[in-house]
Amino acid sequence: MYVQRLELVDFRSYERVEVDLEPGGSVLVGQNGVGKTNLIEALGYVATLGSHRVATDAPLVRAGAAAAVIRCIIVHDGRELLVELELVPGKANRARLGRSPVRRARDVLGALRLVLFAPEDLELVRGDPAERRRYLDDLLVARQPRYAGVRADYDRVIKQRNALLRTAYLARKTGGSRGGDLSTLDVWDAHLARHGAELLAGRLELVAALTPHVTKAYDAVAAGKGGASITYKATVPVDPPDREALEAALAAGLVESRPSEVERGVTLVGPHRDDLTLTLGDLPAKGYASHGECWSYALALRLAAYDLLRTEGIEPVLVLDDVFAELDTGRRARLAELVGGASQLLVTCAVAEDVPAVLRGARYQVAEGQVRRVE
Ligand SMILES: Nc1ncnc2c1ncn2[C@@H]1O[C@H](COP(=O)(O)OP(=O)(O)OP(=O)(O)O)[C@@H](O)[C@H]1O
Repeated sequence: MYVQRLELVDFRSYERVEVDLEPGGSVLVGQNGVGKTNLIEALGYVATLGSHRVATDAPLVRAGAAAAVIRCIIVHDGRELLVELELVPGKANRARLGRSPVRRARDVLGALRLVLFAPEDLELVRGDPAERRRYLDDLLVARQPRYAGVRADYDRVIKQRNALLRTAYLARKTGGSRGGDLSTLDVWDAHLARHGAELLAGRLELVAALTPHVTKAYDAVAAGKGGASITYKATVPVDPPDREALEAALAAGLVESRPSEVERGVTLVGPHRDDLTLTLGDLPAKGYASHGECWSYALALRLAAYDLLRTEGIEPVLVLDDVFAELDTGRRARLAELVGGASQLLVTCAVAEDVPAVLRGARYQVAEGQVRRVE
């Protein structure tokens, strides 16, 4: 799979830009702040319907414009597929796949399989559990796009259940002893257990498949100073990890936590509260690992995702944003060895010579709102 063409209209700093890309290695070179990351952020958006840098769409639309458009042509097994997304902050995205509009933007997920590593990924190791849940869920969708629907269903249930608990909480606060109407909570518990079990089963299966790839990738990135391992940390017992058992465990967990949930006005049980524990040797990476170790761990998580997809027959596009400047010569060479076989590798950098020569296929110069092929 590779991206053959990317067109942006009013996306970030670009009023209009068109870039023709090729399979194999490409380097996007330009000074700081010229818009290199903006280009790959657009590709990441097509793959995940989210930005790796911001949580809302507003900053993605060029200042002063009302909407942004991302259009790209993806080549997969020799066939071209056009994907178009229109981002209007505050409204649902509009999307087209091929020549036809699709009902929901999430129907485009799966069209572009992409693994992106960027400096922001340090947060995968040092940041909140939400960062790691997103990592898992994006990978779940890249492996099996039907999980986009599972995740959307679960998010909807959590939103509605939280709204119900919150309203009751506020009613109790303002109305003395009366607790608000919680008569439909049992129904929402059943929905949560059902959709939550499906998401949880998917994540557990993913973590089991991913773990050896993380250990291997960390060993490779950190030159033998290995010992990286990941474990899924859930709010309910997850053994056995099959859907029926997980649904029962979630249902039991909700019964047990009902008093605290009503007390606090929020849903405390379910995969939206889970985490992925990252360990290095016997210690958790978060709070213990050095800056360099965190960085290697974050890179290893992305490389493991890439490796897993490839072993399962999916050839994702690999994007490395500003990576090589951080590495010494030995590490650059090792990373080049790991990623050299990518069907398409896009690397951004300020200095082209920082990128090992074996990865420098085509070179694009990014400057003054335009992208020009120079080699
Ligand atoms: N919504 C927006 N409207 C207009 N300009 C924007 C918008 N969002 C970001 N920019 C501009 O885009 C530029 C940043 O682009 P980008 O992050 O792609 O830089 P970069 O080339 O990757 O830089 P570096 O090498 O420093 O990482 C900044 O100058 C910023 O002001």
